[in-house]
Amino acid sequence: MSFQQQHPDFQHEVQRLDFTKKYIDVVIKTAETSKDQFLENMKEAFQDTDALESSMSYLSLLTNARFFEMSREELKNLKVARRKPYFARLDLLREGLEEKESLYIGKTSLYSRENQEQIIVDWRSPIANLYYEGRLGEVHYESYEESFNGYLSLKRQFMIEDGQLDEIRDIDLTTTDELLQESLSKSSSNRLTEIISTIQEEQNKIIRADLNRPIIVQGAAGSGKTTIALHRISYFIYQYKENFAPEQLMILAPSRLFIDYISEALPELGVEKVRQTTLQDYIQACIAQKLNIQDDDKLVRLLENSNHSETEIAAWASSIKGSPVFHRILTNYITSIYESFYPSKDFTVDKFRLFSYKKFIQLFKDDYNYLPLYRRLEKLKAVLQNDLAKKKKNMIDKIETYYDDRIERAIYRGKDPDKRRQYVSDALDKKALRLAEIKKAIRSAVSTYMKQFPKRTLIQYYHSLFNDPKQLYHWAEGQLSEQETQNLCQYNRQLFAKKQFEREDLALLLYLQVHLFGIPKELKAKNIVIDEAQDYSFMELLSLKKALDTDMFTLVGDLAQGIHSYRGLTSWEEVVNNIFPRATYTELQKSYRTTVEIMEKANELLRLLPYSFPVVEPVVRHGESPKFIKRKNGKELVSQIEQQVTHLKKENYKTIAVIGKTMKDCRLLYSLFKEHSHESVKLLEEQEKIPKDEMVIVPSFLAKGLEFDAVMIVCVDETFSSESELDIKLLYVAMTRPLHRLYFYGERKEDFII
Ligand SMILES: Nc1ncnc2c1ncn2[C@@H]1O[C@H](COP(=O)(O)OP(=O)(O)OP(=O)(O)O)[C@@H](O)[C@H]1O
Repeated sequence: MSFQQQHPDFQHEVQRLDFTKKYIDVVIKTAETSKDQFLENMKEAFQDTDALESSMSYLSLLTNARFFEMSREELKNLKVARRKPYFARLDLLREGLEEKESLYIGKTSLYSRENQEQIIVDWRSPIANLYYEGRLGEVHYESYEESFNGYLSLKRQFMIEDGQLDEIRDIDLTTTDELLQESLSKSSSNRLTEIISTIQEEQNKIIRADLNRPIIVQGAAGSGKTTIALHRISYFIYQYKENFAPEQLMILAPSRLFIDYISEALPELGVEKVRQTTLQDYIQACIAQKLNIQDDDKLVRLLENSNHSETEIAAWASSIKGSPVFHRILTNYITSIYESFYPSKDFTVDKFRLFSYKKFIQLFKDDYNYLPLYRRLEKLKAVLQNDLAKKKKNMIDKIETYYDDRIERAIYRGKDPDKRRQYVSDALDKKALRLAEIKKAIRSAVSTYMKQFPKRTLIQYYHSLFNDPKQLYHWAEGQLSEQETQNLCQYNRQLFAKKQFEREDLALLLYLQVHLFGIPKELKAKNIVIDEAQDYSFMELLSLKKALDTDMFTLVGDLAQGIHSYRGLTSWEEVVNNIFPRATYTELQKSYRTTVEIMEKANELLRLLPYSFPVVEPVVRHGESPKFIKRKNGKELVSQIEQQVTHLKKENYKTIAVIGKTMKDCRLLYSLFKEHSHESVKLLEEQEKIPKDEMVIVPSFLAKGLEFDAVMIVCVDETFSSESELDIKLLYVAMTRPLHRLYFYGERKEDFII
C-alpha cells in the first residue's frame, strides 16, 4: 500500500468512486434503452449494496421521463466522465443548514435521477469556484445573483486514472502546488490539454471574469493564455447554454497549424463546435471571395533584409494600413460614397411626381442609417415600389377620368354628329395610348430611377481608394503628407496590378464590406476569442468589432512576442481607449510552461525590449540549464542533432523541435536531414498538421504559441542580432517553447544574443 493509500478515507473514497461509476453506467444504459428499464438496471448494478434502498423509495419520480432525456452530447460527456468522474471534493456547511455536504467536482455534472442531488458538480458551476479560490474556513460565493456564506472544512484532490483511484490528497496551503508541479513535469504531447484540476487562482479570475464585458489579457509566454481563453469559452457555453449555441462563438487563431494544436483540448472542454478559423479565412468568408494574399512574405523579407528600401516601404505601408489613420480615411471615403448616392431628382412616373428626392435622402441618411449602403438602397427601392403600387390606381384613374370627361362633354355639347364621332374616336385612341404609356412607365419606373445609383463591387471600391493620391491626402486630414499618400497609392496599385492583396488589406476590405454591403448573419459570432492578439493591427480589431457588431471579445496576447509589430500593436492602451472602452485589462506574469533555468535566460532577452513589463516569473520547477553547442556542418550537424534526440528520447522526452530563425534556414536544415538522416523529420508550414511522434523543424515565427518537451535552436545561415527588435522577439519566442530542455546550436554564442 502506498503512502497516499494509507489516508484514513481512502477506502471510503474508493467506494464512493465505485458508486459513481456504477451510477453513470446505469444512466448510460437507461438512456440507451428505455426508462422502464431503470429499476432493473439499478437492481442489477447495486445488488450487494444498500444504495438500492434509498433509490427504491423514490420510485414515483421514475414515471417522469424527463430524467432520462439526455442529449447525445450529454451522453457522450458521461461516457468520457466514467474514466475520471471527478477530480476534487469540497466539504461545505452552508449557512443555516445543520449538515455539511460533500461536493465532488468534475468536468460534467451528474444529478441523481431519484432526488436531484448532485452526484458530480460541474467545474463551471458557481459553487465550484470555491475549489479555485476559497481557502479553508469561512467562505462566500455567489450563485445566480444570490450570495451565500458557508464553512469549507475540506478540499481534497483525487488522482484517478482509467476509473481507478490512485491517490487522494487533502489540500492546505502547503500542498496546493503539488498537483500543479506534477502536471507541469509531464511530457508534452504536442497538443494543448485541459488543466481543469490545476487552474490557478489568477487564471480562474480571468476564466470567470464578467462574461458581459470584453477582456484583454497581457500574459507572459507560457502563462496559460491560450489555455485560459479556451476554458473561458467553455465557461461561457455552460453559463449561457440556454441562450447561445456554441456555433455562435468563434476562436480566431494565428494559423491553421495553431488550430490543429488546440484541437485536442476542445472536445474535453465541450467547445469543439465553436467556430475555429484564422483572420484571413474569416474575412474572405465575410466578403465571399477568395483573394490572392501574400502571406507573411513581409516578415520574411524583413528578416532576410532583402532589398532594403523596398522592404522598408512595405513595412511602412503595413503600419499605415493597420493604424487609426485609415479609420479616418475610410470614414471620409465612405461618407463620400454615400453622398454620391444622394439623388437630385424626384421620383416621377410619367408626369406624376411621386416621391421627393429630399424625402429619399432623409430616409437614406437617417431612418436607414443602421444599414449598409446597398441594403439601404434595397429598402428604398421597396419603399418606392410600395408607394407606386399605392398610387398606381390613382394615376390610371386620373387619366381615365380626364378622357372620359372630355368624351362625355363632347357627346352632349357637339352639334355636328360626324365631328362628334371623330372627336370621340380620337379621344378614345388617345386615352388608350396614354393608358398604355402610363402602364409601361409604371412597370419600369422604379428600376429606371434606381439606375442612377452605381453598382460597383467591393474590390472596385477598394481599388478606387488608391486611385487618386490627392483625394487620399484630403481624406487623411493632414495625418499623411502628400508624398506619403503618393507612395501608398503607388504601392497598392503595384499589388493590384499583380492581382494581389496583402494581409493588411483584409481589415480595410472588411471595413468597407460592413459599411457598403454588410456581412451574412450566419457569420456574425456573438463572442470572439483572439489568441496572439498582439499581432493584430488596430484596424483589424476595429473592423472585426464593426463586422460582428459586438464588443464581446476576449483578447489574449503578449507584446513581447509581437513579431508582427510592424503592423500589429505596440500597446494595449490604444485598444482599450479606442476600440474596447468597456474592457477589463489583466496581466499574467507567471509562466507555467518552462523551467526556472530556461525562463531566466529568456528573461535576459526581455530586458532588451522596450517594454516595461516585469520579468516573467516561472513556477518553481527546476531543470537543466540551456546549453550552447558549437555546431558542425552538413552531415556532421545532422548526426550531432540526432545524438541529442536519442539522448532526449531515452530520458522520455517525446516532442522535440528544431527551430530555425527563418523558413530559409529551416529548409536548409530539412534538406540536410533528408539527405543524411534515417529518422523521420517533418518541416512544419503554415497549413500543416503537427505530427504526433516525429521530430519537427519549424521556423521561429510559426512556432509561436506551440510547445515541445525539448527545443534545439539552430543557426545555419541566419543569426540573431541584438540590434534588431524583431530578432530579439523571434529568439524569445523560440526560447519559450520548451517545457524541459533547450539547446543552442551555432557558430558562436553571440549569434544567440545572450
Ligand atoms: N494552471 C495550470 N495547470 C497546469 N498546466 C498549466 C496551467 N496553466 C498553464 N499550464 C500549461 O502551461 C503551458 C503554457 O500554456 P499556454 O500555451 O496556454 O500559454 P500561453 O500563455 O498561451 O503561451 P504562449 O504565450 O507561449 O502562447 C501549457 O502546457 C499549459 O498546459
